[in-house]
Amino acid sequence: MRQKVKAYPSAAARAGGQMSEFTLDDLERIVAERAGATDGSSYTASLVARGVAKAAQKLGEEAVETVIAAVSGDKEGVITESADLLYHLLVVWKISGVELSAVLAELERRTVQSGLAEKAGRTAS
Ligand SMILES: N=c1c2ncn([C@@H]3O[C@H](COP(=O)(O)OP(=O)(O)OP(=O)(O)O)[C@@H](O)[C@H]3O)c2ncn1[C@@H]1O[C@H](COP(=O)(O)O)[C@@H](O)[C@H]1O
Repeated sequence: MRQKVKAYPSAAARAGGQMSEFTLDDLERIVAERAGATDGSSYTASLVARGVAKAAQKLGEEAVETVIAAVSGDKEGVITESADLLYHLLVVWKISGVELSAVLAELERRTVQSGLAEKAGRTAS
């Protein structure tokens, strides 16, 4: 979990209804670039070097921290823990050879029906 720096405005306040131009494509590119760093300056490279089990463990921890923040009604925490969660998810994808475009294609494929319709079809078969 990242330390929260109280001198700065909260993530929710910083967002302030404005759209960020930063995308998951940008983060995927950064993770790919940093994964190969060999000078000891990159957390991403150190996580990739420790392998998928460690990266997946970190992903699980960040998921639990996001859940705790949500259940606690901590909006600031949901934002910061979700950022940790998405970053670690992209590191797991990188190690696993999965690209954001493949996940988006799967999400797009699912837009043809509602989640409830998909669930009903699954339980009927
Ligand atoms: N978005 C992130 C990001 N979110 C979280 N983290 C790091 O994830 C780590 C998780 O911290 P924890 O306290 O949970 O774990 P820890 O005890 O420090 O580490 P472990 O020994 O458990 O692995 C911290 O070091 C955070 O800084 C991130 N590290 C990197 N990025 C992005 O990746 C870019 C490249 O970073 P480097 O690879 O470090 O250059 C950065 O500029 C950011 O854009």
